[in-house]
Amino acid sequence: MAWNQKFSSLGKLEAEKRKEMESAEEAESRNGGGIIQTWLNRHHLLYSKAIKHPFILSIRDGTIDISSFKRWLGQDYIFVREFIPFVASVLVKAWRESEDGLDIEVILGGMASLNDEISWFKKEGSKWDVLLYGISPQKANQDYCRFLERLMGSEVGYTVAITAFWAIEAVYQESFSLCLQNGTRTPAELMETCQRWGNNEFGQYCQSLQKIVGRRLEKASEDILRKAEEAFVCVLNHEVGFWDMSCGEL
Ligand SMILES: Cc1ncc(CN)c(N)n1
Repeated sequence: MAWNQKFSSLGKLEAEKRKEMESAEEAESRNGGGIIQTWLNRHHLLYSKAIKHPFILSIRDGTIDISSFKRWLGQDYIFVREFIPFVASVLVKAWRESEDGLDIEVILGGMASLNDEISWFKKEGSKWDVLLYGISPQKANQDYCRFLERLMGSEVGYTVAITAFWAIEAVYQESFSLCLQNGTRTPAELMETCQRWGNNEFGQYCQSLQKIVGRRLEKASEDILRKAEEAFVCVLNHEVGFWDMSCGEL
């Protein structure tokens, strides 16, 4: 092999290696410097229980019991109404504690889409004959809403609150996007529901939230890291409880 050929193939190898390293670094920073990845590894069983719950899998394979879907719809409307003040409290915490103005923009975008979400629930409620007013929150929903209320307290800092916020959104995004994959048998009349949280734009928004969380975790003390991880695990447990409740398991 000619000297200059050898040199150029070595250069190529070097460039490929650098490219690989860069994309690994990129992936890591997308995951928040590895802390989130560590949590995902540590709690992967619970995480996949929340993402691949039988409720979601039954939408995906077309065997969903419509009474479970209707129960979910009514209960989730109640949840989202409680979720709005929680997101507002995260926004206030970002305003007080974050130096990064982009955080506010991302959270504000999320609030704006919640306005849309409420209108969607009303439309969907009338499509499925689900009366959204006058239904009582079931136990799992009450517990979840109480958890949100605790997170709204002034003693809970921004890092812990935004971690919970990201996890709540990410579980829905990952779950519903499973129902949109090729080869699934999601019923046509449930496609809009799955699109709402499973679409790419919502995915990008969850990525933005994850980046914020990653940045905050990298700078957090041991105590905050522990509390944020606790909040992450609590969200996963509440999400599993919420799906169970939707399936009629009280
Ligand atoms: C229970 C629950 N978790 C998450 C989401 C998504 N905002 C929701 N609507 N409901």
